[in-house]
Amino acid sequence: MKQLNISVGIIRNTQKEIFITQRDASSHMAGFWEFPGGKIESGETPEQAVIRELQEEVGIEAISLVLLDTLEHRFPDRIITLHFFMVEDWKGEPYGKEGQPKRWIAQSQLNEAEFPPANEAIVRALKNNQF
Ligand SMILES: Nc1nc2c([nH]c(=O)n2[C@@H]2O[C@H](COP(=O)(O)OP(=O)(O)OP(=O)(O)O)[C@@H](O)[C@H]2O)c(=O)[nH]1
Ligand SMILES: [Mg+2]
Repeated sequence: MKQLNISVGIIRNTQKEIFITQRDASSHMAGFWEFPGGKIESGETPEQAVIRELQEEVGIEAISLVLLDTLEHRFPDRIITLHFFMVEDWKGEPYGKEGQPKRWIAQSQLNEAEFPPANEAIVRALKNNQF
């Protein structure tokens, strides 16, 4: 069974909108929307990983990161541990650096059905203004 450790960034602006991107057609959870991020490499802390991933995937330099939650999810073929970081201060303007579709969405409009199942609890908490 594959065991993956993932760090993702919930990029939120002052209008309480969140930047999300769409997963590539060829990837795991293809077509779902996600918080940008990816696998923690060996020797990295979760925070170092999310800083690197946000640079690689959406072209920003994250300045302040707050760990909101760490969740484990069991897929039929893999177990993933997800670290969710709130990012409210960064340099640059996020974009789909790898060509992936992206959008800003009001936090209150988030829909857990658009995200992979592992995101359900955090998306619901965000939608209900718990963060
Ligand atoms: N980035 C991201 N991945 C998520 C989220 N929710 C979720 O279940 N995942 C899962 O976590 C894993 C993240 O891997 P990734 O494909 O982003 O990893 P990566 O950026 O290092 O990509 P690479 O392996 O293609 O270089 C995938 O299995 C993905 O389906 C999310 O909100 N954001
Ligand atoms: Mg990724």
